[in-house]
Amino acid sequence: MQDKSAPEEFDVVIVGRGPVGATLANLLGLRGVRTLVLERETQTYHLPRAVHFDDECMRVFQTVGLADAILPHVILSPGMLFLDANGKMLLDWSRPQTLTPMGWHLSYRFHQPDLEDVLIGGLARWPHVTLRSRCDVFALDQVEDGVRVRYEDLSNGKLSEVRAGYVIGCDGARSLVRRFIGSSMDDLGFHERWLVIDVLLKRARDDLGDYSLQHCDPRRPATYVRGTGTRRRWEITILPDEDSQEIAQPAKVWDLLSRWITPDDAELERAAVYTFHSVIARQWRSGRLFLAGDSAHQTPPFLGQGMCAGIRDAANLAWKLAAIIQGGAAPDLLDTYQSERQPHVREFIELAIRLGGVINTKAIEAGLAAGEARENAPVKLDVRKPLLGPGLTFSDLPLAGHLAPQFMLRDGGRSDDRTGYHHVLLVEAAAVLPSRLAQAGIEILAGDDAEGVRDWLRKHGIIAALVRPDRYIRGTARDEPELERLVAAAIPATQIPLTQAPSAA
Ligand SMILES: O=C(O)CCc1cccc(O)c1
Repeated sequence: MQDKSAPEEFDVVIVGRGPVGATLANLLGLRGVRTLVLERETQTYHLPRAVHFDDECMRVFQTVGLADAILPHVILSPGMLFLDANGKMLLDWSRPQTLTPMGWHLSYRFHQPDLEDVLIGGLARWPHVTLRSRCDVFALDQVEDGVRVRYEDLSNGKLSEVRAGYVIGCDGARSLVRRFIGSSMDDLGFHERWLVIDVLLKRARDDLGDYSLQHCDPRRPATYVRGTGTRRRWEITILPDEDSQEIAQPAKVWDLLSRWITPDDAELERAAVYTFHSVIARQWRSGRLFLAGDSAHQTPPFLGQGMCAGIRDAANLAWKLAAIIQGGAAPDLLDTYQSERQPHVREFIELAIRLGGVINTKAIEAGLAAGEARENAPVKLDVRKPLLGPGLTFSDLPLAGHLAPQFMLRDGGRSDDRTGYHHVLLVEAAAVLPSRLAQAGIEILAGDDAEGVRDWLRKHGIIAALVRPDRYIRGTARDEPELERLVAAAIPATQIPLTQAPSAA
């Protein structure tokens, strides 16, 4: 029986409480947006899935006030080495162990349930965010001024209905929201079965090393990733004539692992067959319905960027939703979500596919435009972050669509903590700015606040930069007229009441 009382109202309903849904809910909570998260499962899925995230993700976690709570659960990744069948290094993808311009390290390894626990725990800080577990969404009807969301509480079979301004499908590869949007998938061509094996060490095996390894043996390509604590992962290609059920049986799994590890050293936590796909939804939005994370795109894992892409989706979408819901921005602002994010994620997926080609064939030159292989010297791989696609950035101005650096303040703090989840104007001296900027609530970060701001502006030959809440540069100014353009663009997008992120409980 359905409850007939007037439906509860939310600005945003998020379907799915994985890392992407939970990050989006934290960002919306930070904005004070009335948000309901509906999740089918009772608890965090306890087994490992994603194992890697980058500096940009950590910056988003910092924005929602959870970086300090996440840090104890991660280790730094020194990088990944690609070896041929004889152990000779073909490709060296080492990561610097210093902080990047994001203010964090380039590469972190983690255990997904640990991260999810922190992100979900963080939701309790936001009075406007509600989480309902064991709630299975089955219908989404777009009505005149919102979406009618119907779901079943799986704990008691009760059917409920709420009204949402917007619905975001963070509901994974088999997304229900995507079905309601009616989007087909753009197929980028990579679909391979791999056996993913997680083990827990019983004794130290320092010889396995801290680098991730890609064993580029065309007979049976395989990946090794050192996880946190005693966790270690292997991902092993399944050959076309092999049966998915049989290959995941413990005896067969140990047989495949035998060149690296045996049951004397470790216990199996899980062995599961995954088909790694490379697809992008053609349509990320229909009216008030949106996709984020795996519902919108899936990548082979070789760059460790699958979850990162979803966190970027959340960071791009949250402030735009808030600007419309609370700031009166025009709803077509949300069209820039797909136009900005889709080319970005496509570039990462295409690079992951090319890396997959290296792992499968050892053919570095064919797979990558990453430099020339020299006799007896590995190619160095340097992965550059793609630019934001077209949308809100001023593409005729320098640095538009790049990530802005985070600065160390003179008082020792980090600039994102000072400026919060706002638009920020970086300038040499705040005194020269029009007063209407302050009235519009745009944060100013000047050379007096952080020495790095002045140096960075001078290095790029600019006098100002407008940075969005998701830390991407909207545009920069080389002179006063360009600064006027930035100011005019910034003001309408920032008239949003803000709440600050409290530290994690
Ligand atoms: O960069 C790393 O250290 C790991 C990235 C990664 C994670 C999982 C599978 C894979 O092929 C690469």
